[in-house]
Amino acid sequence: MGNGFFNVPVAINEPVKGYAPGSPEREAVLTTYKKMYKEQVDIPFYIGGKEYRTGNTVDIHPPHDNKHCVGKYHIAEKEHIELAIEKAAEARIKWASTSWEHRAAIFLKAADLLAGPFRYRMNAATMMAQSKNVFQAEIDSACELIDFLRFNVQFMTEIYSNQPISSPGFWNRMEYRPLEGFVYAITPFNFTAIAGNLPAAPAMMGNVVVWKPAATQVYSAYVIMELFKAAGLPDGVINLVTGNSGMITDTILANKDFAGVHFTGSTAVFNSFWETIGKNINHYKSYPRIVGETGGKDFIWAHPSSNAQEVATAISRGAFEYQGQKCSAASRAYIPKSLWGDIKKAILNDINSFKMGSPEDPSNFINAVIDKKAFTKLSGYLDQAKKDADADIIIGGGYDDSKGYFIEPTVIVTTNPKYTTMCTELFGPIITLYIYEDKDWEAVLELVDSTSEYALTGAIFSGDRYVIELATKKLENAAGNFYINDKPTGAVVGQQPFGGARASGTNDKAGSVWNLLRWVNNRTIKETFVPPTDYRYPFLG
Ligand SMILES: NC(=O)c1ccc[n+]([C@@H]2O[C@H](COP(=O)([O-])OP(=O)(O)OC[C@H]3O[C@@H](n4cnc5c(N)ncnc54)[C@H](O)[C@@H]3O)[C@@H](O)[C@H]2O)c1
Ligand SMILES: N[C@@H](CCC=O)C(=O)O
Repeated sequence: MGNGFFNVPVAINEPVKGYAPGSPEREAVLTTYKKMYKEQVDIPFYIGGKEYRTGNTVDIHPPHDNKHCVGKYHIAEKEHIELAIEKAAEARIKWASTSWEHRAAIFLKAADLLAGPFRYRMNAATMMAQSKNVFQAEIDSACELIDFLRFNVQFMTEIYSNQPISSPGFWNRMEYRPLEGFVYAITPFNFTAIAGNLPAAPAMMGNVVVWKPAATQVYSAYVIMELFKAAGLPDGVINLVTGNSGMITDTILANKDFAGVHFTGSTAVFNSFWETIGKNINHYKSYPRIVGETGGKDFIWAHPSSNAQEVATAISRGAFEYQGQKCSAASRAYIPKSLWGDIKKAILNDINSFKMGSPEDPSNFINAVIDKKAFTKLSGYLDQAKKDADADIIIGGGYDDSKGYFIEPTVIVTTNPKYTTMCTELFGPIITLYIYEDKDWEAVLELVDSTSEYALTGAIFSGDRYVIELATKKLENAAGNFYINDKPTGAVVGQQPFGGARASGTNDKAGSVWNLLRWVNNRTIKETFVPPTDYRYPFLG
């Protein structure tokens, strides 16, 4: 550290821009989007700060216009992954001993660049290649990523300033060393902010990183890499590799210097990582940190005392924003019979007013699902629900991939609380409702708790404080992010630290001190000022 105990700028959440018709931000983002739509970007991967292009490429298609191509990215070979690990190790020599305030300054600069000159490019990339409407892109790829960067810098200093006490004659110090090796960051398609945070958080704490983004998020990953470079991140601290996930992961997890994985994605993939790490355990220099935020089957439970319109709005936003492709999206709901008429009317009203199409038209609330695989999976569940006697599709159910991967926002009502779409994570714009007899509300809480293997987010609605307290206790382990009278999505960094337990992950809460603590390996230092010179206890004379 330099000569001073420095305070960092106090983190505040980045204000969300409105993108109202005629506003300068709307004009700016749409102009950028249209320009990028016509370009053919040639995205390299980055090792040791150098751009690599193998010529073995994958075309990038907007999900809402799947025959249109906006560029390509290059597939890395095994030798590139080995090189990335080598370059990370080289970069570690200087980076791990760089003073924290200089590491912090880089990420604070990245936050300011994203709040300013990178904002519209990042949002447009996310709108175009991940099919997010402008509001969803703004809260994710601009605001949440900025918040991750600024708040994590603040949390970093809170960690560093946490020091042990010292008795007279000694000075005890706690040093928060980076891990001895490199961190593997592996990121999902659905949040640009998560893609940026997973490599940035360990890097901020002095670690070096090999980062593999999801194939369907490579476009905005490329903009993130450009952002970090513009902020002055030294070469080799974060190495971005693209290509075959199995090969990349196997190569990385087999390396003796692998020191930790920072994962967000599906439960099955995370479990496979854990198994491989277990099998390789004798091979590593240290015990790797395993941090993974995974799937969800998030719920809304409404008590007869709740407000029907509030519940309906939570369903309309919580289940359908970003086509239900949020790990936090409401995908099962439990509704009391007495409120069902009013709730149904309000949801049908909302969904009938949704417009679906390209994000280029900001009035489209619903855009496309991410790719053919998701489209096929979701349309399969819809076809099945049309046949099943215990499921009734009350709105939606249609799909069409002639232009883009469009799935209609769908509400299934089931008479079977364990119906497949009440239990399985679908990750699309489909919610299943179970209508219960009002008198059974307490028993239904047991159902909520036991129906799914996940425990990510959940929301309860009630106007009765005793009921709220009881439900909060009964559902103690059912959600890592628990909402009272609100939708279960839209956690804000610094306000609702995010992560779930059970099959939803290690619950290390992205964008918090608890997460950053996983990327340091503490050393306790005791310094004695006047060391003893005689071994005898005082009473031994
Ligand atoms: N809990 C959270 O905070 C959170 C946040 C966002 C997304 N998610 C979850 O992520 C999932 C959706 O994202 P996704 O579709 O990108 O997830 P995914 O599991 O398919 O992919 C995540 C990452 O793992 C890689 N991957 C996929 N298969 C692999 C394999 N066999 N070996 C090695 N790597 C592999 C992908 O390329 C990607 O980089 C959902 O389950 C969602 O709930 C969770
Ligand atoms: N943190 C986000 C979800 C991230 C997962 O996809 C939310 O709270 O809605």
